[in-house]
Amino acid sequence: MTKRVIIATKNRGKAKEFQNMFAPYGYEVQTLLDLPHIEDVEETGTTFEENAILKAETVAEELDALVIADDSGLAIDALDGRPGVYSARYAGEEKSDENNMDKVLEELKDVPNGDRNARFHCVLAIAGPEIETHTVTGTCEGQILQERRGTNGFGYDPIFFVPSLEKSMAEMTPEEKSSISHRGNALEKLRSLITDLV
Ligand SMILES: O=P(O)(O)OP(=O)(O)OP(=O)(O)OC[C@H]1O[C@@H](n2cnc3c(O)ncnc32)[C@H](O)[C@@H]1O
Ligand SMILES: [Mg+2]
Repeated sequence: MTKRVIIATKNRGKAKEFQNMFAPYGYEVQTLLDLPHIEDVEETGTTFEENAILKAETVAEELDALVIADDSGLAIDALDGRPGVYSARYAGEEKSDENNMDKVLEELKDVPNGDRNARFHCVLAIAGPEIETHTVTGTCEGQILQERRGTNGFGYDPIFFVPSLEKSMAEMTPEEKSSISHRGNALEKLRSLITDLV
């Protein structure tokens, strides 16, 4: 029997990563892209944790099922932690990855290489009818490049350089990315939690 896990996301890039990360464990991943009758949850929280809980609990209640949600984003030191929780909409409501990257590159155009440190954050929340809501977090340290590199991944991946692999996230295979990413990191922690919970 195939095991199934529901992820409360409408982001295609995230959905693909979760599919890849759960496949080796025999899980089929369902997302809100497969459940179009579920409306987008408004992200009214001011932290990744609040928003992850909000998305997981709202959808878990609607579906009466165990649900995982991901709230994530990029924090850039030279921009005092921006775009942070507003990463998806940094350049406007249309959530354009290209416009978001252009905005960051423009804001950092006079910032030298040594001062371009940044990190991705990911909070995963798990909620469901028979459990107390739990969260786990993951981060990934890197630097913002001067220009895009690579075409894999999504979001800010082309401008995020990871020193340990000497690649931008968009130059990594899905396996490489999840071995070092904020999301891969957080999911590792969630995996041991799930064994205890269900
Ligand atoms: O809320 P859902 O439906 O999951 O989709 P979303 O895209 O709105 O997701 P978030 O609210 O968590 O915003 C996260 C944004 O941060 C960026 N981001 C998160 N993880 C990333 C990653 O692994 N690589 C590149 N950018 C990432 C990207 O711009 C995302 O749109
Ligand atoms: Mg969102």
